Amino acid sequence: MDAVLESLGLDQACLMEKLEEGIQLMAMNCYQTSQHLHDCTIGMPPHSDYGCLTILFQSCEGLEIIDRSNGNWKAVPDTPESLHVHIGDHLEVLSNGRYKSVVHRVVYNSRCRRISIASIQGLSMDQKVITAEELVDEKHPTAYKDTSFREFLQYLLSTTDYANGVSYIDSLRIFNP
Ligand SMILES: O=C(O)CCC(=O)C(=O)O
Ligand SMILES: [Fe+2]
Repeated sequence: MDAVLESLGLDQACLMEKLEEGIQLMAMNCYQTSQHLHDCTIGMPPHSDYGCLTILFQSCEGLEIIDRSNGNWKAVPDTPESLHVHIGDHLEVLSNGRYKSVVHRVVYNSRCRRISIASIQGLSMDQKVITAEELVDEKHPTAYKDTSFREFLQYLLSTTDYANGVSYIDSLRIFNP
């Protein structure tokens, strides 16, 4: 996280403090294998993760990320004993879009039962994530509404689109002329 903030030229000691007091969500997912499933059956629909960073372990291949340059899905290779780190929606808001949250999905792996463990680091329930004012100027007006974890949960309860692959970050975009 320090490296990301440094790359943005931000001294966000107070963000680091808020993160330390924030929420860590652990999601453990198990994707059974079956002869009725094939390698392009969707196990988890496309989404980006709420939070600053996600640290993810996968037991075998199945995770795919979207290549923003052409819209194609790319498999994340199964590299033994490695963890994947994803940028989440918080960092896209904070960085005013300099960093983009990673849109990902999971497809079934017909060769093995797949287990993944995702740890999502975010701010506490009512702590607002706000675009850093250092990254806002005439050429780069604020491009996202601020948000909190509670607002994200309210969004989840109010929509069925999330399960169909609609990203929460899209609901935060401000369309500047
Ligand atoms: O199973 C995976 O590899 C991804 C899980 C995931 O995206 C999530 O829990 O948010
Ligand atoms: Fe995810």
